[in-house]
Amino acid sequence: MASMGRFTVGSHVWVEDADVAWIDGLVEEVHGDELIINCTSGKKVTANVSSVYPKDVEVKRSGVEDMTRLAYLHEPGVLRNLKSRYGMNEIYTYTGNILIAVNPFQRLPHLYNDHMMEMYKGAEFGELSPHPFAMADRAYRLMMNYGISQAILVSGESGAGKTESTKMLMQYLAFMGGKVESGGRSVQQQVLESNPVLEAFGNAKTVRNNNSR
Ligand SMILES: Nc1ncnc2c1ncn2[C@@H]1O[C@H](COP(=O)(O)OP(=O)(O)OP(=O)(O)O)[C@@H](O)[C@H]1O
Repeated sequence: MASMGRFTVGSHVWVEDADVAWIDGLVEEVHGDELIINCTSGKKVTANVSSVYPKDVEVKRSGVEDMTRLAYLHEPGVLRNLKSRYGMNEIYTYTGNILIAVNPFQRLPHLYNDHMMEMYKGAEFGELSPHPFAMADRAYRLMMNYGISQAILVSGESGAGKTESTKMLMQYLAFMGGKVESGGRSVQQQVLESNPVLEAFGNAKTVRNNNSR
């Protein structure tokens, strides 16, 4: 929560906006807990300090791969970072050991091919770009090295990309563990083929996804 006295004339800030969620600007006047902000969009707004957050002006235009490195881990800071990365087709971003995926709404096959799986295999977590394969690799290694069951929680609203992300995780796990042939088909093939069957058990159409479950 923003507090009084945190902003002075000339502070770089984010202010809540009904149309675009957050806009940035400079504090022009301070009147108690009311601020007059000159926004970069040209708009001038009066806002209460409770809806204003400090803006980090040092952050790179391309954003950061791990948001724990942001000076401010508040909503406008996080959204700005995800938006900058999304603009460069970087749909994955870490916050520590959590992976955030932003739905690209387009096929990005180069991200999920065998070459990519080979690259993530055994790579140090955080060494390569954020990716579901890195999450799966970590879980797989922890399971193998310490013999402890692992769980990966995939959450998000309808249409966010949970099913797609789960498929990537399964694809990688099958790649790592599915070398043994059984009945002519590899374990990898069988695991991946089970997905449509699982989908068929609870498929419904939602406002945001016509293939929801
Ligand atoms: N990584 C991705 N690459 C390409 N397309 C994607 C990706 N993630 C999501 N999509 C697209 O978004 C659509 C919805 O994603 P998905 O079915 O995974 O959502 P969900 O979170 O499982 O939704 P629900 O909770 O409604 O089942 C997909 O059918 C696909 O077109």
